[in-house]
Amino acid sequence: MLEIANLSLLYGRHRALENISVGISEGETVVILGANGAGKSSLLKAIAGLVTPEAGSRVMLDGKSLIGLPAHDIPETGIALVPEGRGVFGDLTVEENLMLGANPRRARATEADRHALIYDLFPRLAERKRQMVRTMSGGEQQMVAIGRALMSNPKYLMLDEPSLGLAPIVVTELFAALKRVQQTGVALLLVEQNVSISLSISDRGYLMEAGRIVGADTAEALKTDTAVQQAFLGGSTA
Ligand SMILES: Nc1ncnc2c1ncn2[C@@H]1O[C@H](COP(=O)(O)OP(=O)(O)OP(=O)(O)O)[C@@H](O)[C@H]1O
Repeated sequence: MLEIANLSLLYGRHRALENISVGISEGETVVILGANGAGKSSLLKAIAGLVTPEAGSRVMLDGKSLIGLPAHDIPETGIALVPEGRGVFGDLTVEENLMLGANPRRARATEADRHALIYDLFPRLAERKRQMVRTMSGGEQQMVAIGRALMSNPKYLMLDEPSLGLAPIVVTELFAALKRVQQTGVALLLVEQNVSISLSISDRGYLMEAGRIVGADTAEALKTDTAVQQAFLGGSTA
């Protein structure tokens, strides 16, 4: 279980996160919904060790604290992040990008298996192993980013707005691929502005506003929640 408790974060004098408590069990899919600037990316960055939370904050994985671990040690614990904007290397091929995600201490023995699994999850990548990533579509690049994160054999995969900038049909395809990732037993912690599709693959969700958690419920309940409707879906029941 990944447990975040009383997590607070300051950027200078700006309080980006205040007393956040969020939990995610093995194999579960949880979405964090919130408007621009609510603090969603900051939450994922704090879990990934990319920013340092305030004293008293807790990030625990199976009872062990992750606070203070450098970002490069986090993948070894079983947590991987697909950052906003993907962070892929355009001048490298699909295969080379995947290799950069391999974590020697976590997955060396199974590197070939990981490649096989990822190409199985994303057949589009299998057809393009030697293609330069910058020549690929946005959706394909997102798949490379997810594949690279999966190379470290994570138990928890965090994704920061994977649908950003993608055409609706590509978003549908990407979420179908995420469903296949779920079926391999990986827990997903998803940050999204695309409310309908992210709730459709989630078990539960949290609502964030101005650095705080302002609501939490099952995905089923959130689909018809009036606050969610008003904040994200323009009041309609899309
Ligand atoms: N490095 C930084 N230095 C100072 N302020 C920052 C920094 N990163 C983020 N912030 C501020 O912290 C707040 C939360 O930002 P964050 O990116 O976590 O929000 P978000 O919900 O992910 O928004 P978005 O969807 O726009 O990425 C915002 O007010 C943002 O301007």
